Amino acid sequence: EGPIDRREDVSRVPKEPYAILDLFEWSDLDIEDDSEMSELYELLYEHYVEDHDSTFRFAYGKAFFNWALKTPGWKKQWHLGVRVKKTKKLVAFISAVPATLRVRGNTFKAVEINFLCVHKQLRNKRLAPLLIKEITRRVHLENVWQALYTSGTLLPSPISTCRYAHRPLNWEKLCDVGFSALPLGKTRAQMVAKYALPSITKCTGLRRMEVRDVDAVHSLFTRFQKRYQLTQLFTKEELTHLLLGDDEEQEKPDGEKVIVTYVVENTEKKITDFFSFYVLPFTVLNNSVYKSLGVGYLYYYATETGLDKPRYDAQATNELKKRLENLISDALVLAKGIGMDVFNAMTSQDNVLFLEDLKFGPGDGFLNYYLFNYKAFPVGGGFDSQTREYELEKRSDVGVVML
Ligand SMILES: Cc1c(C(=O)c2nccn2C)oc2cccc(OCCCNCc3cccnc3)c12
Repeated sequence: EGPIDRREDVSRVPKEPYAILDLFEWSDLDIEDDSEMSELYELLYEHYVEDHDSTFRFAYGKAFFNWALKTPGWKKQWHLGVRVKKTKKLVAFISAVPATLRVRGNTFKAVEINFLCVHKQLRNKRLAPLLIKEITRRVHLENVWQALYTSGTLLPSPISTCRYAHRPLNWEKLCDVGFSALPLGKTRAQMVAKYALPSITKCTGLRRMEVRDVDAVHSLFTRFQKRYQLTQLFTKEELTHLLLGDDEEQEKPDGEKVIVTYVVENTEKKITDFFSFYVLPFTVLNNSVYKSLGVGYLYYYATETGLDKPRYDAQATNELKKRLENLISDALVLAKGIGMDVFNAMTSQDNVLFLEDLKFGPGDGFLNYYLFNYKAFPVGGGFDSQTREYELEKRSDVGVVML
């Protein structure tokens, strides 16, 4: 396992941007400028990924981009746009943010590539491959030679594939927008009752994470992450940004946040667990009643439970399963409390331990993880790709959660 092309020589990297169709020009987006952030928001709002039958489109907001694209060490030249020369209209985008990755025993500097988007009317003009080539050149110039990216579509050789799972919070709205269907022989009332949740959380000592918790959460999370084979390593500064957001985000009430993180503080004032979820709505396309869908995505979590035993020890697994059910059940309560209609999770991490008992339904989407310029044996994604059943024993070895 390891890098494929080991030449890694910055002096050999072309100093000039690659040639682009004469109609267009490269443009480094300045997302600290509100008007340029609005251009990015509008481009993706109209032209980013939809589900396969174009019922929903991701609706990343400006606060989300501030969170996802301004992680510590971010670079303006890695927020790469394409404009129409004549009109300066933004018609394409791709981003890279720095990340330290670990694949089994190897740790290396990399970037995470995300938000590749080409205007609908400019598809099939080979702009996407050119964006990838140019962002790769800009990343190479900073002496970084590996990248991690995900895609719903199948490309050559994913290192792992995880399956989507959804936990309805507002089943009637999901049914009315065409996401959930009424099963034969069931009534709407029965489905609403099936997904009913308590209005308050149940974990003793549960509270919002604060900056003062960073050292304890960082230590717990770093130890917890060792169980996975594909993880991102975080500095305290990176973890603060990813779990709490910037100062402005930290001031917001839960209902206006992009990232929501809670800790469990026990009676000895020790942090024994944490969980987090990010908020990323969908635009509902062509529906006269609903314009958007509130979606929460399970993000990172960790717990002391079972940490002192081998991962596959039967008793440790059972204790972990029970603990995660209680923690994530509280995440569902909190997500519903801030107006989410559905709570999404992958089969990554140890999620298959609670997906069924917490009434997550299997999704029809899959997320493939790819490493650029790094050869690695496959990493288990938490489900069997033949039977599509969850791997309840093995669970997943994927610790990275992509936005
Ligand atoms: C997307 C997504 C959806 C949906 O499409 C969805 N939920 C409710 C209604 N719909 C249509 O459901 C998920 C469950 C787990 C993780 C997920 O996503 C994981 C992170 C995805 N971000 C990476 C990405 C971005 C664009 C395309 N593919 C992947 C998703």
